[in-house]
Order: sequence, then C-alpha cells, then structure tokens
Amino acid sequence: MQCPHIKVTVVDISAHRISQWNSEKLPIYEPGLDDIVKKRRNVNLFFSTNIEEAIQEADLIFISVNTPTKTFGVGKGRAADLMYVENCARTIAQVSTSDKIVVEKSTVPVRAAESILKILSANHKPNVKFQVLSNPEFLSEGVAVENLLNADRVLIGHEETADGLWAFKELSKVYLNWIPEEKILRTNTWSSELTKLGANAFLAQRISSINSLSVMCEVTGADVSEVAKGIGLDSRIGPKFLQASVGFGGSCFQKDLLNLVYICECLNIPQVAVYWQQVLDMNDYQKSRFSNKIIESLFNTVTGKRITMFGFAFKKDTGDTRESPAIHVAKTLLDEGANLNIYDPKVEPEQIKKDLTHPYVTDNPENVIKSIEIHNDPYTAADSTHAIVICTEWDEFVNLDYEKIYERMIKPAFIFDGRKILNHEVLATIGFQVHTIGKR
Ligand SMILES: NC(=O)C1=CN([C@@H]2O[C@H](COP(=O)(O)OP(=O)(O)OC[C@H]3O[C@@H](n4cnc5c(N)ncnc54)[C@H](O)[C@@H]3O)[C@@H](O)[C@H]2O)C=CC1
Ligand SMILES: O=C(O)[C@H]1O[C@H](OP(=O)(O)OP(=O)(O)OC[C@H]2O[C@@H](n3ccc(=O)[nH]c3=O)[C@H](O)[C@@H]2O)[C@H](O)[C@@H](O)[C@@H]1O
Repeated sequence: MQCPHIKVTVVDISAHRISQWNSEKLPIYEPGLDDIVKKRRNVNLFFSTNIEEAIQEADLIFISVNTPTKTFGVGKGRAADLMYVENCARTIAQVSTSDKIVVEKSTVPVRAAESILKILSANHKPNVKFQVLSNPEFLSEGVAVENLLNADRVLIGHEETADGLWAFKELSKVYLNWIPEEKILRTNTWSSELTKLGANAFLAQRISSINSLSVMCEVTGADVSEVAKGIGLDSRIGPKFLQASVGFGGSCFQKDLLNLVYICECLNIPQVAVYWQQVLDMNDYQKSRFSNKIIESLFNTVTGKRITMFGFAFKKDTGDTRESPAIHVAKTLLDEGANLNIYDPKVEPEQIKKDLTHPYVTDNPENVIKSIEIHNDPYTAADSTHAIVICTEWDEFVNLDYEKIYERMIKPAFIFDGRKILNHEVLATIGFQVHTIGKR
C-alpha cells in the first residue's frame, strides 16, 4: 500500500497457505487486511510457492518464518527452534545469483544473525555477497495493520562496517515511504535482536505484575481496576498493558520468554534466568487459579455439568488460538468431566477441535469431541448451562442481553469474568453469582 513502486512477493513452503492467500478467504483474520490484499494482490503484491524464482528476483529478502519453542532434544520446551530460519538461509545461499540483503524479521535468539551469515557465506555462488540485517517486528495481532502504519519505532540492526551501513540505508529507504526518519532506530545487530526479546519480556512482565496484584485484590477487597488505574497514572509507568487477565496467551510471549530464560542459562547467568522465569510462573499460576476457582465455586464438582465459554482466541479481533489461556481452562474443566459449549465468532470450529484434541492437551481425543459443542450463537451456547466463562476481552461479550442468557441457564447461574469486562453489579442484580478476576 505504502510502496506501490516496490514488487513484494510472499513465498511459503505451504502450498495450502499460498492458495488461501490467493483466494477470497485469507488464512488469517486481521482487521483491515482483506481490503489491503484485495487492492494490491496481483498489482504489486504476489503470493507464490516458487521460492527460487522469488529469491533470484529480490534485492531484499525478509526471513519471517516461524521460530517455535523446540519440542525435542537439547533445550526441549525452552530454546527457539531455528530449523526453519536455517533452511531459509541455505535456500537463499544456494539459489542467489546476485547480491542480497537478508533481513532477519523472525524473532530469534541473540547472535542468530551470525549463524545466518555463516551459512550464507559457506554456501554461496561465486561473486555473490550478502549482508544480514536484524529488523524485528513489534506489531500485535488484532491491530497489526494499524501498528504497521503507525509504528512506534522501526529497529534496524546492522554489521558495524561500511557495507553494513549501506544495507541499513537500503532497508531504511523502504520504511521512509511512510515512517518518519526519527522513528527509524539504528543499532548494532545484537542490540536489535536482544531488544525484541527484551520488549516482549517487559510487556509480559507488566501483565504478570498486575496479575500478581489481582490475587492480592481477591483476598483483601482491593479492586484491581482501581489499583491499575492508580498505578498507570504515574507518567513513569503509563496505563497500557495493565489489564488483569486469565494470563497472557499468543504465540510469542511465552515462546520468547522461554527463549530468553534458556539463553541466560546457556550464558551461565542463572540469576537473570530465574528473574524472567517468574513472569512465566506467575502466568501459569493465574491460569490454574482461574480454572480452580470455577470448579470450587460450582460446589467442587463440574462432572457432567455443562459450561459455556465465551471466547477461545488468545485476544479479541483475531482467530488465532495459539497458547490461548482458554485452552488451559477448557482442558482443566474437561479433565474434571465437564461438557463445554464454546462460542467464539472468529475462530474456526475445526481449530477449536484441533486445539483441544492435541496430544499436549488430552490423551483421550474421542472423549473431548463428545464433551464439546461449538456454537455460532451466544444465546444457544448458554442454554441449560451452569456457568459462563470469559477468557477473551471481546466488547461483543459486554453487549449481550444477560437477562435473556440468565433465563436459559440452570440456577444458580454463574459468570466467571476472567477479563474484567462485564458490569459486576448489573449482573448480580439479574441474579448471577459473579466472579471477576481481581475483585473479591
Ligand atoms: N504473529 C505475530 O504477530 C508476530 C510474529 N513475530 C515473529 O515472526 C515469526 C513468524 O511468526 P508467525 O507469522 O506467527 O508464524 P507462522 O507459523 O504463522 O508462519 C510462518 C510461516 O513460515 C512458513 N515457512 C516455514 N519454513 C519456510 C521456508 N523455509 N520457506 C518459506 N516459508 C517457510 C510456514 O509454512 C508458515 O506459513 C516468528 O519468529 C514470530 O516470533 C514477531 C512479531 C509479531
Ligand atoms: O512478538 C510478537 O508476536 C508480538 O507479541 C505481542 O503481541 P500479541 O501477542 O499479538 O498481542 P498482545 O496485545 O501483546 O497480547 C498478548 C496477550 O496478553 C494479554 N494481555 C494484554 C494486555 C494486558 O493489559 N493484559 C493482558 O492480559 C492479551 O489478552 C493476550 O492474551 C506484543 O504486544 C507485540 O509487540 C509483539 O510484536
């Protein structure tokens, strides 16, 4: 959109994903994205599986592949799996017939650019040169387009040489089409890589900090919204990322924090590792605490009871369920023998089934399938259920007719508001037993 003079080709090893990008229904939901893709597709934006051709044609190549937590071998469950990044580097080296600037866009451990450069340097064709830049991405899902258009900053780390500086200038030229120059931050490569991990760790830490206070609120009578407001009005702290929740989800915070902790352990600085591990431990505690509260409140048994879940995605305005706290809560309730009615207007039913029958979640997929019903209407989802559970902060859930919902439910009817979005007092007047996170 911002660079009509630049040809952008998105390539992926998944032919299925590319065909979805070339179809009417894109593989992800992101506000504003459909419109952009419709306007630019086959104009200056192309989606293709012809990876070799795209590499040969390109001057700048962004590596934006997944860097998930390793599920095997050394660093299992903590280290970032760099297999996909490495495969990209090898393909680029083997295929390139002209000089390239390779941009590390994926989130990676500090000094990953060094490995990329080594692979490129050891495998290239004669007379082909590479520069590797670190240019981490800071967008959030659900507001991705807005974040990209109005980025707080664009960070570019480069090798401290004349060629490195040249590469930085080439990439800056692209961003300068819509980002003011003063927002482009130039650092060395390693600072850039660590800034990305650090930024996610800081954001996650704020959530764990307010969640830790939510626990105290529930036992002391303080109200976490009031506490968060009072804290956030200090201009040194600021109001953002202080909403208590069932815990943070999403594909990155947990993965990147685990990676940071693992790097600290490898660098033999256990004190720093333990510090950041606490952010993750608090997050796990919050998820378990919320699930246990539901069971306890429903007279210590949910076996055979039907419970409604509003929201399954890890946040509003996305269909992404990766590491969603709703999965943890659903798993705990299913383990206790509950039946779940799940309503999330943005998540595909198949995705919910896939998440809840994943071997990590259950060793009994047939039972799970029998115990869940996926609804496309919030009112039928509430029919004959004992409780409504909210893990996602959608405004849509605020605007429902709760009197109508109450009528359809088994009494006493409970609401467990893990995002503190509903009006506690109004619901209590209707007759609901309400549990709101961070409030007694
Ligand atoms: N999702 C987000 O909002 C953000 C993600 N990031 C980082 O961006 C990276 C990608 O994240 P997502 O897009 O969420 O992952 P994703 O898993 O949704 O997408 C990665 C894509 O890369 C493709 N791929 C894997 N190997 C390939 C190869 N050799 N050649 C071509 N394509 C290949 C996969 O098929 C997949 O479609 C991660 O490092 C993540 O930490 C950073 C900021 C925001
Ligand atoms: O590296 C990444 O992938 C991205 O990770 C996060 O973005 P994202 O995970 O898409 O979404 P967030 O808005 O950060 O929300 C993450 C989780 O924290 C929760 N959250 C957020 C804010 C808050 O106050 N409380 C809270 O519980 C959300 O509900 C959600 O589950 C960061 O915000 C982005 O800057 C970063 O680029």
